Order: sequence, then structure tokens, then C-alpha cells
Amino acid sequence: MTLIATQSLTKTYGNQVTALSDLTVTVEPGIVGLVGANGAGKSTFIKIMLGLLGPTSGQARVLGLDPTVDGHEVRTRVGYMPEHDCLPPDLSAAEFVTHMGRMSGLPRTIARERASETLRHVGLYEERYRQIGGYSTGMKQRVKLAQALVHDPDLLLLDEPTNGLDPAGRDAMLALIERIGTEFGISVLVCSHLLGEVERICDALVAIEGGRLLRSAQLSDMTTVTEVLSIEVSEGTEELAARLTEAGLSVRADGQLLLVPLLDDATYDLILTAVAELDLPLHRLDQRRHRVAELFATEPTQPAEPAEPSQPAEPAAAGTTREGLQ
Ligand SMILES: Nc1ncnc2c1ncn2[C@@H]1O[C@H](COP(=O)(O)OP(=O)(O)OP(=O)(O)O)[C@@H](O)[C@H]1O
Repeated sequence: MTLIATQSLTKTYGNQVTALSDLTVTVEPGIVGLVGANGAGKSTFIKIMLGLLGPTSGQARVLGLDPTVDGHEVRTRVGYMPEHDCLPPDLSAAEFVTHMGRMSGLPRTIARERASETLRHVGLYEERYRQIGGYSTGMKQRVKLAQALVHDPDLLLLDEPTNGLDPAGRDAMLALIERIGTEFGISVLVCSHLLGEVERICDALVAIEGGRLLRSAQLSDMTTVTEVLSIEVSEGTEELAARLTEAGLSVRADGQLLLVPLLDDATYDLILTAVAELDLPLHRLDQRRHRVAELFATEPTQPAEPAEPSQPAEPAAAGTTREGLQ
């Protein structure tokens, strides 16, 4: 079942700011990244899906429901982790998550049990009776995740879940989201301006820019194999580069890697012969895959609808990363 489907969705704030513009997209089950620079329209998108904001024009369906009409039902089936800190400092995590469970319609005892269970899933079981005000940023993010999970939703909407976390905290949060998606079978839409981060855990990506759809695809379709061989030796990289150039190959260095166009099978033979003759420890020799960020860096914008001749879509600057999307 399609989780989210929008048709020409547009949202303007006070006739001045266009946060979403003619956005037509579908989100299928799995872990899906909604990526875009700050201000691209991700939070607006989520709030419309939850029925917290109405669109200016266009339609949205979430789990087959229209959030402008069935907002309450949508919110009972969807968990939401907001971007900003919204936690009461003088309540314990157990009290707060139980309260949120009650707000979602769970009976008192069930809400208490589910709160303990979800706090265990997010790794806060031992700390659950401490006041939230004394928690670290990472712990607060986990409380926000627990309250989104407490009513056992079919879909989680997470707005910048790694905000404010250090690298280890980010890794832990991403691992937790991945586990929720794979082990619990709950679909997740993760909003982030950090493309390199979400691509690690997502099955599919939806990229938006200035409220418009940039690209929507399965991750596997985005990481296509290229006609370039990537070579890594533990030592003697420069020596090998020189030898391959002598052999007539066009060699490009990329950090510790050497990149060589794959012309035919003879290219493999030339490389293996050079490595053997120089007696170098070969660490890796494989066909390079595009990284997702490279695709965003070099491909022109694909408008959702054909652009008006008078208003051509602006291509992305070749060879640069999109501003703010890291
Ligand atoms: N309540 C509002 N009133 C006016 N403009 C708004 C409002 N909320 C958002 N905007 C504007 O709409 C645009 C999209 O904002 P939105 O918060 O949806 O983007 P975002 O991708 O979630 O970015 P961020 O991660 O920085 O929140 C921005 O230009 C923002 O300034």
C-alpha cells in the first residue's frame, strides 16, 4: 500500500513564502529519506501530512486518508517526532511517554506498559524515571522517538532526528531508526538536510529543493555501476599510477583510490599485470558505483511537470553540491 501520495501539493505562507510548489510524489513502504537543504519545505510537508497545516492547493493522502478531513485518524496511525525540543523538563520520560500514549487514545494501564516498552526499545529503560530536564541531547532525541512510537503506529514521520547529536550519537540514532524499520516493520519517513547520513539507512530517497521535487527513486536505482574501475593498493599508489599511465590508461586519483576508465577486459589484465610486476599489495579492484551525492551534484533539476517555456527549470550547477544539502 502506498503510504503517502501527493498531487500538485502547494503551500504558501501569507502569499509571500512558497514552502511547497506543485509537489507530486509517492512514498512506498520502507525507510524513506526526505532530503533537502534547510528551508526546502520538509517540515511543511510533514505538517500537511499530519493534518496540522492545510495545503494552499493540491491533494495529499496518507495511508489512504485525506489529512485535511481525517486528521485525527491519520494522527492515531502515524507517529511524529518533531524537529525542535518540545519536552517538559520536569516530567520523567516514563510520565511523558505514558501521557502521549493516553493522548493517542490508549487506556491508562496499556499506555504505561507501552511507554516502558518503547523506552526500552530506544535504550532509556534504566533512566525512565529521571526528569527529562537532566537528560543529554541524545537522550532527549530518544524520548521524542519513544513518544512517536508509543501508540504502535503504521508510519513514523521523523523531522531531523539526528539534530544536535555528536557523530557517535548520530550513528546510534540512525541504527535505532534502521532497527525500527527492519525489525518492527514500521515504515519511516526521515527528514534530513544530511543526504550522506540518511542514504546509509534508506531504501528510497525523495529530494526536494525550494519546495519542488528534485528526484524520487529507490536508492538501488541511484547507485548505478559506472564504467570506471576503482583500484586501491595499501602502498605504492603513485608508482602504480605512473605504470598504468605508461601502459596507456587514463588514470585519475581520488584520495587513496586510482580511477581508470573500463575500456574492455584487457583493462583488468593491464592493471593486474602492473600490480604484480610492482609487487604491490592489492586491496581492492572493482567497478565504481555512483554515490548518491554525486548524482545530486551533476544532474540537472527534473521538474515534476514539464516546465513552461517562459520559465525554464534551473539546472544544478555542474560539479557542485546543492547548497545546504550535505
Ligand atoms: N509559519 C511560517 N510562516 C512563514 N514562513 C514559514 C513558516 N514555516 C516555514 N516557513 C518558510 O517556508 C519555507 C520552508 O520551511 P520548512 O520549515 O518547511 O523547511 P525545512 O526544509 O523543514 O527546513 P528546516 O529544516 O530549516 O526547518 C522556508 O522558507 C521557511 O522560512
